This record gives sequence, structure tokens and C-alpha cells, in this order.
Amino acid sequence: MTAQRINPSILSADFVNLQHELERIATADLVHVDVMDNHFVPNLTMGPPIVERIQAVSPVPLDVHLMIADADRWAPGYAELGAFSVTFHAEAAADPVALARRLREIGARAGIALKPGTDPEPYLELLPEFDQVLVMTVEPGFGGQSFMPDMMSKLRAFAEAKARLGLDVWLQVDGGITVDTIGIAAEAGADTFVAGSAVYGGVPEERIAQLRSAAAAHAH
Ligand SMILES: O=C(CO)[C@H](O)[C@H](O)COP(=O)(O)O
Ligand SMILES: [Fe+2]
Repeated sequence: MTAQRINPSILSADFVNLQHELERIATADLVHVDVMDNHFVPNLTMGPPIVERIQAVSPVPLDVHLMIADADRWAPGYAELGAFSVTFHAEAAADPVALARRLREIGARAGIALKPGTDPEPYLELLPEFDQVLVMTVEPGFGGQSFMPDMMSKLRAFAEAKARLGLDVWLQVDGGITVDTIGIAAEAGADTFVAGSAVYGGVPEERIAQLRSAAAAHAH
């Protein structure tokens, strides 16, 4: 069975008590950190100084999701502060391959994210350049939105390319993942699941366990 990962998003956590909120998700695989600049998306969260403190106190490694313009300039800084993975948006990078190579050189896993309207075609043959692909299942910017099942054809296209090229690239989904939708994404080939409101909307440890078993029931 394919290994699966549950990455809670702290976008739905209490930002005033971040250390406590991080400790509540210690059974997760990675913590998903949403960086927004109020430019690439119409919302603002945090930048390097806060992510650096999260990195220092988190019991699990950081999966940084950059929703920022000019990723070429800013993404390497997140790898330098020690993030396990750094994912930038294809729509926000002038040279995604050069940026991914730079992130890997620094020592982070390199991820590329696609907004719902972005065609996966140009990125399929570039898969060897990345450690993970993030298929957005909502418009980036806010937590608590509804899962877009239409994105499953995009996920399947990446899953097919991954199999054809014989890669172990992670296929990640983000947005509207719940116990009811996670199986749909797992079925389409996702192995890494981001969930914000579904985790922090209850007892995080219980929610993580429920998401894990729902995903495992549909694993490839
Ligand atoms: O990148 C994001 C939003 O742009 C978040 O990671 C995502 O939306 C998580 O929230 P939820 O699980 O509540 O949809
Ligand atoms: Fe995210």
C-alpha cells in the first residue's frame, strides 16, 4: 500500500496560541504552513520570522505552502530556515525548474502547486524536477471552503505521469479535505492530505486518526 500522510493546516488554528496548537497535532506527519501575501491571494498570514519560530518549536516537520508572488525571490529563504518541504505556485514563479533545483540544493523537498484553473499539461514532463505536486482543491486564500471534485482528473493526470516515469513524487491535495472527501482524493491518486478546518474543528488527535483510516480505506 502507498504511504499516506496527513498534514494539518494551522490556518485553522488559534494564531495567538500557536505553540499549543502545534503540540495538539503531534501525531500528524507534517504541519502545513500557509504563507499568504495579500497579493497572490486576497489574504495575509505570516512571513519568515513567524515560520522560523514555528520551525523551532514544532514537534513535526514543516510543509510550507507559499501563496505569494515572486516565489523565485522568496521561496529559498523558507528552505534556509529549515522547512522540510517548500511548495510554491506555478503561477507565481518565473522559472519553476530553476527554483525547485535551488530548493533541493538548500536541502528542502521542492513542491509545485497548481490553482484550480491551471492546466497540468506543461508540468507532467517536469515531474522529475519536483518532490511533490500540490493540486489545489479550492481557490487558494481561505480555509473552510468546499472540496472541488472536478480537480480529480488533474490528480489522475499526475498519477499517470508519476507511474509512467517511475517516480515516487508525492501527490498532495489541499482544500476541503474531510472524512467524506479524503477517500475521493486517495482514489484519484493523492497520498498527502492537507486538512485545516477538519482537524481543528474537533479534537485534532481524533480527527487525524479518522482522516488516516478514511484515506487508508481508499489507498492504492
Ligand atoms: O492553502 C489553503 C487555503 O488556500 C489551506 O491549506 C486549506 O484551505 C486548508 O483549509 P481547509 O482544510 O479548511 O480547506
Ligand atoms: Fe495550503
